[in-house]
Amino acid sequence: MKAGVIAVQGDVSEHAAAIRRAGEAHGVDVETVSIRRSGIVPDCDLLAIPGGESTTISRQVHDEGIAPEIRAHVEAGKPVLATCAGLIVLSRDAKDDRVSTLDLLDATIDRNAFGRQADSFRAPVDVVGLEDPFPGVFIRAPTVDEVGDGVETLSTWESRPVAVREGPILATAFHPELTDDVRIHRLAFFDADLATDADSPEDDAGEVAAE
Ligand SMILES: NC(=O)CC[C@H](N)C(=O)O
Repeated sequence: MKAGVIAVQGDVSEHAAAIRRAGEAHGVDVETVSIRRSGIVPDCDLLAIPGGESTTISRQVHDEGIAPEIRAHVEAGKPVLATCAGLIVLSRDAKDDRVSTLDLLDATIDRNAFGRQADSFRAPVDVVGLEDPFPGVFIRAPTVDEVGDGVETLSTWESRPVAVREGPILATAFHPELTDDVRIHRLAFFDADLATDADSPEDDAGEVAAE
């Protein structure tokens, strides 16, 4: 299986490592590839769009001709995990002219919603589909403002959606790739039902891989 990580900017290697570990947990051998130009996404089964700066990422995916390929990937029903800036880039509207969003996720976004007083913080968040809270790492994080009917909210923080799912897209305002916990990558890419899984992520990954 081939997984592409949009590598314009941001925490690319962390996503690649998390995807490989998530694959291992499901007995799937995943090859990861960094994407900086067009022509690679069509060969990918899975796609991650990392955090970083959504202005830069959105500009580059358009300039490099990657944007229509991401659209085709989603329209083909292939999984995408988008984190933080990735969430902003996929949204319908980031309410900021500097971000040319792809309008693949029926949601509007508040960029930097948590404001300067709390640019970054960690907090455990409950996520639909996970038994135990997920260690949320929020870095100048956005929140989801309005969502369309087809969007499921998987997690909220202070009453605001911070993880959503629509079709093949799972998008988070926080950064699962910056933790050792690969449950979000497993949910996004391997359609795992981890809701009844009470083990710690590490133990859990080891056990499943050993089966
Ligand atoms: N950690 C992040 O990805 C921050 C995203 C940033 N707030 C933006 O608008 O692009």
